[in-house]
Amino acid sequence: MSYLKKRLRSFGFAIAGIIAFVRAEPHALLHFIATIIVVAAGFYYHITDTQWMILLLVIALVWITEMLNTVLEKVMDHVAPDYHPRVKWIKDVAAGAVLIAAIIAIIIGAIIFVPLIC
Ligand SMILES: Nc1ncnc2c1ncn2[C@@H]1O[C@H](COP(=O)(O)OP(=O)(O)OP(=O)(O)O)[C@@H](O)[C@H]1O
Repeated sequence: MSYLKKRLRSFGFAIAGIIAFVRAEPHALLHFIATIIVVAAGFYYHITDTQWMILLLVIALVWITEMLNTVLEKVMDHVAPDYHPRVKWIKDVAAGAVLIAAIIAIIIGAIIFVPLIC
């Protein structure tokens, strides 16, 4: 298989992974809806290029942390389905990463949009 074909195949797997995540995880649908609303608000209020860059970065941050957290949960449930304090630590820290991303996203969203709305 040529290099280009291999890369295209990997790209297809990655897209399938995103679709699988959105389909299987109820909170992914919430992220999806929130992303649509925030992007629509960005167009509506004509935010600046810099604001777009920060907004897109923070959207990516939330999606990436949420996806990695979900992957980690699935891995742990697969390899260690029974209760274990170490599993608790791993899952709690991963959930903490999502929380940090969500708090930062809310703060940045407020900094960008509150002055435009008020
Ligand atoms: N096998 C386990 N051993 C120890 N603690 C666990 C275990 N599974 C879950 N927990 C605890 O329960 C919390 C929630 O875990 P869970 O896997 O249900 O995540 P969740 O955030 O509720 O995921 P989702 O909503 O995506 O199902 C973890 O943060 C951890 O504190």
